[in-house]
Amino acid sequence: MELLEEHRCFEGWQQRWRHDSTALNCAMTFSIFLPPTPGTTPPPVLYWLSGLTCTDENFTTKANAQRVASELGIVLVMPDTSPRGADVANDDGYDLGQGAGFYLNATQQPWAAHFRMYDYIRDELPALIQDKFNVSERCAISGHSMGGHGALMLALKNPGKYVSASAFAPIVNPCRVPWGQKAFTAYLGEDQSTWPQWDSCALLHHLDTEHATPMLIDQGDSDQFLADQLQPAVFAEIARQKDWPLTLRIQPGYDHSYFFIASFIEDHLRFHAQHLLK
Ligand SMILES: CC(=O)Oc1ccc2c(C)cc(=O)oc2c1
Repeated sequence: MELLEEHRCFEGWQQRWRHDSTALNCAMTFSIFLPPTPGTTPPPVLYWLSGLTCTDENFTTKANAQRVASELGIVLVMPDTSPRGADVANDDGYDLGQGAGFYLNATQQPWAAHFRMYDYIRDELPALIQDKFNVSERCAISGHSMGGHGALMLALKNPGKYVSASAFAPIVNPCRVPWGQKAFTAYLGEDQSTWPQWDSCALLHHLDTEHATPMLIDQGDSDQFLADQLQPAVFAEIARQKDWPLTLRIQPGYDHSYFFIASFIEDHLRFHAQHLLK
């Protein structure tokens, strides 16, 4: 593992690392914020999954999450959004290939050799973080847009792994919207019977509410992608029918940008802290 950057930040450390990923079969970078640790208790971790076109650096530099993470004593881990490199398959579109991994395991060529973001985020990266940093096993997950899909989907597929999950403007029903249909056709193939296992609405529909993961979603009502790609109300209606612990907040005037994320990230960190610091 190679340290690429390190900065003092709100009495903690902001670092950027490169490592060789077995799951993705390529070198990967991730960013991590390490809060000050005054006591002996290792801090819990919040995984942040970014959206289309992003790297580990967008959230790090634009969301302004470190001040509150420092106050609360939460480690932030920001992975990249896909495998990368000259040997890794790509596409000319911003919504497929490098920068658009959709947090699933691809089964189709030419993607299957590297595009296993689900295994990377669920297993490989947490094992690495546990091994190399002083952190507790308690973790939560959050993300934006494609990363919101990743955060909700990972939490729903792994009950008990994440103590809480949250999302900004998530793609909740990728099987039914253009971004998801394009990506799932490429990564998973034309046979749509394999798609619902990666779709938060489909997953939630079949889950038992008894051991439900608490969830928070924020959605701007001036988001240009709301009607065609996001539709969080579809997810909220399934949650309502099942009495699933979801809060969906519609934020007037906010769009899809990091200005929206920066405006509400403090609420998300405090929401996760309620569950992480129990
Ligand atoms: C830095 C930034 O603005 O990130 C950003 C912009 C647009 C999008 C879109 C359209 C989709 C998505 O999944 O993420 C995303 C992230």
